[in-house]
Amino acid sequence: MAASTQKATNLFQVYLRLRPPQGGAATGERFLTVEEPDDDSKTPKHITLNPPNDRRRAIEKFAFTQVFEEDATQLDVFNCVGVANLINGVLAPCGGDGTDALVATLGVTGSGKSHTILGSRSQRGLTQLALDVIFQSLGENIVDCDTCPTLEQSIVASDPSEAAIFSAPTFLDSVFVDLSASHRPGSRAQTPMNVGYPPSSPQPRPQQEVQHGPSGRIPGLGCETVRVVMGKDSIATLSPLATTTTTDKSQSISDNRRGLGAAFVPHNRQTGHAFCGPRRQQVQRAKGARGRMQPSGRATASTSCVRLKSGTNQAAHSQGESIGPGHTPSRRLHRPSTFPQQPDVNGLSVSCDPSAEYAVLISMYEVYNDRIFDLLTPPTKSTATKEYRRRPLLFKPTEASPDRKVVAGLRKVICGNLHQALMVLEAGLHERRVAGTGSNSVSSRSHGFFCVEVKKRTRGNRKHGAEPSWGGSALTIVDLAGSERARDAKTAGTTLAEAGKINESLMYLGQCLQMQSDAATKDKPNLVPFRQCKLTELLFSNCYPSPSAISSGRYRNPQKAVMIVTADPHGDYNATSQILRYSALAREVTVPRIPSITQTILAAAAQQQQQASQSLSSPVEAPTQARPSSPRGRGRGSGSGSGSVHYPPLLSSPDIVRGASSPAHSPANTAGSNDNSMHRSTVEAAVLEISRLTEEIEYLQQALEAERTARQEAEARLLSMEDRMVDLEQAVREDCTNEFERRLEIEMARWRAMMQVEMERGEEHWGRKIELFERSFGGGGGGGGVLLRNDGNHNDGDDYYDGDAGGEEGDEDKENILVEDVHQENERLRRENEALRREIASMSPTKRLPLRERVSDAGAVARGGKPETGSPRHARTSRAVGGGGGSYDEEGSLLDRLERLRVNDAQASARSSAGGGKSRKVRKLPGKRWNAVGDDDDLF
Ligand SMILES: Nc1ncnc2c1ncn2[C@@H]1O[C@H](COP(=O)(O)OP(=O)(O)OP(=O)(O)O)[C@@H](O)[C@H]1O
Repeated sequence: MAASTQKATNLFQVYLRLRPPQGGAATGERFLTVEEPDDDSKTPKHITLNPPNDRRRAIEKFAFTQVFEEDATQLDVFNCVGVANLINGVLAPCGGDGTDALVATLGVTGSGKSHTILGSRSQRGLTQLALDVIFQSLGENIVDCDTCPTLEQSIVASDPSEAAIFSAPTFLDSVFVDLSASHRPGSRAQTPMNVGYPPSSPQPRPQQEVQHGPSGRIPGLGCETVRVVMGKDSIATLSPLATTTTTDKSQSISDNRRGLGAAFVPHNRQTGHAFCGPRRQQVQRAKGARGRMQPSGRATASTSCVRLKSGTNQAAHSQGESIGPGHTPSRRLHRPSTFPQQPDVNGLSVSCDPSAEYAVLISMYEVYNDRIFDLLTPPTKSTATKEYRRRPLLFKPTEASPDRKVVAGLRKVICGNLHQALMVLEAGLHERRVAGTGSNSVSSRSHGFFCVEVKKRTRGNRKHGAEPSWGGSALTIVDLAGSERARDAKTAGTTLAEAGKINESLMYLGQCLQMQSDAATKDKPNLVPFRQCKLTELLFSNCYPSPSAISSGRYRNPQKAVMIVTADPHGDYNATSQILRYSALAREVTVPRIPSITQTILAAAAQQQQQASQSLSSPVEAPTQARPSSPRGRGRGSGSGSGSVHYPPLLSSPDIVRGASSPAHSPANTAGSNDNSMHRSTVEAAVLEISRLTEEIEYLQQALEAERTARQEAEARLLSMEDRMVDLEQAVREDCTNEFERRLEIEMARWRAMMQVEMERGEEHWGRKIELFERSFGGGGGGGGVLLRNDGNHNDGDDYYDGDAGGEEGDEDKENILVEDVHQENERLRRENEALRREIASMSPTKRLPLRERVSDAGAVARGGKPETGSPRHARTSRAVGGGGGSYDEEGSLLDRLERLRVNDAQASARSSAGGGKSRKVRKLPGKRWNAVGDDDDLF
């Protein structure tokens, strides 16, 4: 089991770091021992895992590249892991684009991953140390936006990841509120508390002490205010004094916040750690929104945002990218003014390419519920749900990077010095998801990626004035979320669903790591199934050259990767052993063989019989028994690992039997003592059977427990799927609503246009009608005037035109005039009729023709036709024609006119009755005049 021989073949070098007990006093039993180094290197590489209180479990031995014991410092880890070597590969001092590097931590929740990567109040983590070394090493070769105005533009042009690129001052000004802005010149934030800058990096301008204004800052206390999110939306600003009544619980929550600044530092009672950088928190256990601040010994100006979320908001927040209405409406954070300075890496620098100039770009993202979210891009407010949401990003090959997958659409910040880089890290950490669980009060709920891209181009190689393009490599530092058991972490709801996703992705990661160690030991092809989830894709994709890169000849060095496994030797044995099993470079299992109790009893009985028979035949002591075998033990042992398996000597059970039975057999024993011996052995067998059954029960209980955990994990996965479905449904609904609104808008516009056209048509139609009407009545009136009748008020007695009169009134007057005309005509005709009647009456009634016939005959004669001959009608007509033809003709025309008038009159009365609904002023014909003609009068 040599870890060193596998170094060359592994995709990841795997280190183990043991966490010291919290508060110096261990709570549980220690189950992990570090083996003494067996070679000259003097660095331990092996550990042994002893199952606590369980003799049935295998003793396992694991090999790592190196083991860091509890007393190892951050600097020890930094140096021994070889981060400087990785940086060397990234900077590529000998030319070329360099080699990508990746450092990740893996472990059970609360085992110290974030501590290793991000550090604590007093100690910097690997990220800060790596940044420090990078900026020191680049020295004068670094260019930033101040020294090179075209830098941003040239980087945008050569960046293959469709990124949004910002200069650090622009980005930081958009994220941080600088309370002392009035005191500083220009836009660049410089704070006095940043000490210990490397000589090469620009020193911040000293800044005056911030005045304590109404914002709640108290002189001497060293902190501003704490923004506390209570319930859903409320953001309360607490003064430091108001917070001193906080309970221990909320204290421990705020204490355990980790970060980079150290000015305002709620400090951890147990570890002395403090978290100065604001980090988004979901602390489901926190009922009240309280926080306590303690004055820091060294700091004067810094702030922090403590967000204590209620369960409701947490649930909303944790739906993938949805951030709840009260969440991060504004990203204006307070600038931390100081960062931890220890351990000091001054003087530790690696060489860089002197013929090249470098630019450093920082980006940060997290993998949450198997989706990638940018940590430097603020969430945007959804128009439909009014919630702040973040857009998931894709990990894909882009047009400019067909040979290599990149996270597309990230926000990247060009940093010119260490301070800017730390501030960007601070801003990104604020967005990272954390929550309080039963295992860790500040547990990471996502896998955090911190990416330092070192862009590189040759100096002075400007062909025809064109700038040379940027190449380079990246150092990615990953803080993985920890695996956790729902029972220990006491998670529920969304946090449980998150845990399900975390465990699932870690399971895939475990499979990948297992494959690499299998491949190293068994000469199998190194096929790592890394496409199963986003996490493994991000971690492993760059370990291999892509097929398109090989075919195009654009070969990049595969990345160098380091995995630091963290473990608490006093923590959860099951969870720790599981992680060690798949992450270790090699493993050796020693299976303790427990004989089956039944076999033991049978063997004991057989032995007793043998001894009894031997005692009868020979006084010689019985030989030692054969080693029993256990199918269950064998099955468990052989199935548990890939390392060599050792079978230790038998454990105590047979010895008990042997010890109990051995002194009983001597030739001198009597038959009674034989009986006693048999009786005793039966009792012993019974005792052993009981113990076997007890063990069986224990075993079943454990199996049940395992099943229960598996069920909880499955439920958690289900919940997370449900969350995802809700998300998807929400998105689909949103899309549908938008589409519906869009279409509705179009339909409304069309309808309005049609309506307009119809109205115009209607107006035109009526206009034409009115015109016709006016023309028909207005005659010589001109100008649309209405002919009005002299109503007696006009002395001249003439008709007159009123050019302004119009509308209904005018129409009614016209009608009245018509009716009056008709009436007068009627009168006149009546008179003539009377005269005719009298004339007819003077004639013989027998010769009288009906009036109509006479008229028609007369009409026919007038038209040159012949009236019917032989008929009395004809005779009368002839007589009339012969007698007084002129008057007959006249009478016919009069009757014709009378007929027409009758029809017109009927039409007029029909019109007037049709318009009866409208209150028209219609002058009625005087009834008397019509009544004057009797009904029975034979007019026609
Ligand atoms: N080497 C160490 N020295 C001192 N304290 C440590 C060390 N490792 C971890 N701790 C402390 O243990 C606690 C938990 O550590 P940390 O938050 O880093 O765990 P984690 O593995 O990141 O958990 P999670 O996966 O839930 O995020 C913290 O208070 C941290 O300060």
